Amino acid sequence: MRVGVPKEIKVQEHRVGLTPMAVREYVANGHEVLVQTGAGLGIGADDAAYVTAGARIASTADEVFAGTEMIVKVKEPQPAEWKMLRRGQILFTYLHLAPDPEQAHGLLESGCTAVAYETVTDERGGLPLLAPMSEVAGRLAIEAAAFSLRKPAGGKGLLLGGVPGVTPARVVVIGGGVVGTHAARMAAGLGAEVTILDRSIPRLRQLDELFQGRARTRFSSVANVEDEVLQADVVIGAVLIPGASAPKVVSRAMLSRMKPRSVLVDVAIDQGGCFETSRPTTHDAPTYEVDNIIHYCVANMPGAVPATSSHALNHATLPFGLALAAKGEKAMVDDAHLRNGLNIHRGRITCAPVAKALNMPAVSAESALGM
Ligand SMILES: NC(=O)C1=CN([C@@H]2O[C@H](COP(=O)(O)OP(=O)(O)OC[C@H]3O[C@@H](n4cnc5c(N)ncnc54)[C@H](O)[C@@H]3O)[C@@H](O)[C@H]2O)C=CC1
Ligand SMILES: CC(=O)C(=O)O
Ligand SMILES: [Mg+2]
Repeated sequence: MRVGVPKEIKVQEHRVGLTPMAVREYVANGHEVLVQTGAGLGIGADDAAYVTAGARIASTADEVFAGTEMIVKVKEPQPAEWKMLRRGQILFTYLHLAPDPEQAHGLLESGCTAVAYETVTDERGGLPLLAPMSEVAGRLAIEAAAFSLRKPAGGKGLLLGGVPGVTPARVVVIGGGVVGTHAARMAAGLGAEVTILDRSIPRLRQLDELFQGRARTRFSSVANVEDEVLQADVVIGAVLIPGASAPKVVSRAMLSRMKPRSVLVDVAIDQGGCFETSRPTTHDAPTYEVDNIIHYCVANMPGAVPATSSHALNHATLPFGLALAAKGEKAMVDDAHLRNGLNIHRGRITCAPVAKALNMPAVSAESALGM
C-alpha cells in the first residue's frame, strides 16, 4: 500500500505519525511511504533520516494526501485536511469526535474510512493506542500543575511536595486509569498528598495495591468528589468513557468554594472535558481563570514532548498500521479490536458512543464493513 505522513498542523503539535523506525518497518513489509518534507523535524528526524529509512519525500500535504491510500497522523485532521481526504482513503489517527461535530461532518463528507486510535481496544479491555499518550499526559499534568502553583506563573506560591516541617500540596486525581495512575505516581514521587477517585471498585483495589499507602483511594460519588475538590490545591481530571463525551464531575458552583488559586488540569478535555468550566486551550496559551481557579486544558499535551511521545505512540500503532497497510479495510474484518477503532466509514458513523454524543445516526462497524 502507499502510505502518507503529512506534517502535523495543529497549534504546537510537534509529533509525527510515523517515525523513521516505523517507516523502515512499513518499507520492509513491501509498502511505499510518502512523507511531507519537515514532518519529523519536531523529533529531530530530518528528511534525510526518512530517505535512509526508505521513504520518499513530498513537498506539500496535497501531494501526500493525493498520492496515498492511507494517511497516518497524530492529531485529528484540521479543516484544511478534511478537504484533502477522499472516498475510501483510510485515515489512521486520533479523532476525539464526540465533542467535535464540525470535524465529524468534515470527515463524513470526505467519504474517508476513519480509524480512531482512541477507540481501538485490546483483549484486556484496555485502549492500547491511547495508553502511551495517557502515560505522557498524566506525567505532564503534574508538571503543568506544579508550574501553575508558582507565584511568578500567577499561582498561589505552593511547592507540591512541601519541605520537612511544611505540609505538601493536596493533589486530587479524578479517574484512576492510565492518565490518573501516571499523574498520581508523579505527584506522590514529588511528595504531594494524593487522593485518587474512581467509580470502578476493581480499579480502586488495583490502585490500592499499586500505591501501597502513598496515595489514598476513594469511590467517586458526587459527595466524595465535592469533599476532595474543596480541600485540593490541584485537581487532575482524568475520567474516560471510551468514545463518549466526558462526564462533568466538577461543577461551576464548586469553584467559588475551592481554595483560592487552586489549579484544575483537565486532561479529559479532548473528550469535551470533565469540569463544567473547561474549554480547550493550546500550548501557546495553556491556562485561563474562572472564579479565581486556574484552568489548564491543553488538548494535545503530549505534543509538547514529541521526542518522547512520537516514539511511544509509534511503538503502539505500528502493528495495527501494518495490518491496515497489508489488508486495507479487511484488517478490521479480521480483528475485532482494530474494528472498534472504526469511527466513520464512507459517509456513515460506525461508533455508537460518538453517534450518541453528536445526536446522529450510526450503523455498526460490522454492517459497514459488509460482515
Ligand atoms: N489532553 C491530552 O493531551 C490527552 C488527553 N487524554 C485523555 O485523558 C482521558 C483519560 O484517559 P485514560 O486515562 O487513558 O483513560 P482510562 O480508560 O485508562 O481511565 C479512565 C478512568 O476513568 C474512570 N471513570 C469513568 N467515569 C468516572 C467518574 N465519573 N469518576 C471517576 N472516575 C471515572 C474509569 O473507571 C477509568 O478508570 C481521556 O479522555 C483521554 O482521551 C489522554 C492523553 C492525552
Ligand atoms: C490522546 C491525545 O489527545 C493526544 O495524544 O494528543
Ligand atoms: Mg478536537
